[in-house]
Amino acid sequence: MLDIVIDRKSYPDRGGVPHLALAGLQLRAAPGEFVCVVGPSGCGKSTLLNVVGGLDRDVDGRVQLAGADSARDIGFMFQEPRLMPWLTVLENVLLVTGPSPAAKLRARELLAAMGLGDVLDAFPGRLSGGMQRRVALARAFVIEPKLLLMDEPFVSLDVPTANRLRAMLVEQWQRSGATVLFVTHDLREALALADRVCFLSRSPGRVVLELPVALPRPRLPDDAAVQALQANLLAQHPELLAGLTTFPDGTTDE
Ligand SMILES: Nc1ncnc2c1ncn2[C@@H]1O[C@H](COP(=O)(O)OP(=O)(O)OP(=O)(O)O)[C@@H](O)[C@H]1O
Repeated sequence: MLDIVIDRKSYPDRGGVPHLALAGLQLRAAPGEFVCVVGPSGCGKSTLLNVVGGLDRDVDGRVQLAGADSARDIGFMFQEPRLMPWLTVLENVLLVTGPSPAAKLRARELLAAMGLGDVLDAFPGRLSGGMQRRVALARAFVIEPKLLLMDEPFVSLDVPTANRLRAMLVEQWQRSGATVLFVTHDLREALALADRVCFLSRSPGRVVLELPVALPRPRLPDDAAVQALQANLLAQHPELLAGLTTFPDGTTDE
């Protein structure tokens, strides 16, 4: 069980007044649950992931991940793939495990499952943006994380590439049994991926609505069932529209 309680998370401000980014936020996730966190720009989504991942400890609150021994049980994937340009694809993945034979075997299997078996020795600069994200996805799963934190990892990809990556993510997540906390401002992406969607309020962020998503998988953001769920949700909670990407052409109301 992942149990997050953030009473207050503020940043120092140049004018001397602290900026309150998160306040009164409570969020729980069951083992193996896929939770998407949705909210408008600036509501504190990245801040939340940084706190949960232990990258930011300057916070009033607590994060408990039952059964986790250390930060090594937590995998990350960010908006940028963050690959080391001087390391090969395989070396980038092994960076987080060390070069043991077992790790090498697992890295090769993961990269092959992601269609990268032919480019193990290539450098990231030779790969497309979508391929680089696949390397980052393999690197996130290679440690066999108990918790995977994902910060808009498929943003600014074309639709087929993003959908392929989402399918790979779901496949690896189902195999791994990891709990996933996935941040996005794209509501249809959240509805396509999640077991449960948590909506954050505008700054300071806290969870204002939780929605279980019972649609069968595989799902795509353009599926009629996903679009119908989105339309239904927005009809009931029009305030959620503000600041989210909700339209098929990717526009927002901002
Ligand atoms: N290091 C920092 N110092 C000061 N303020 C910060 C810092 N990082 C974030 N903030 C502020 O805290 C608030 C939350 O930021 P955060 O990046 O967590 O939001 P977000 O929901 O992830 O936004 P986006 O969707 O645009 O990525 C914003 O108002 C931001 O300006």
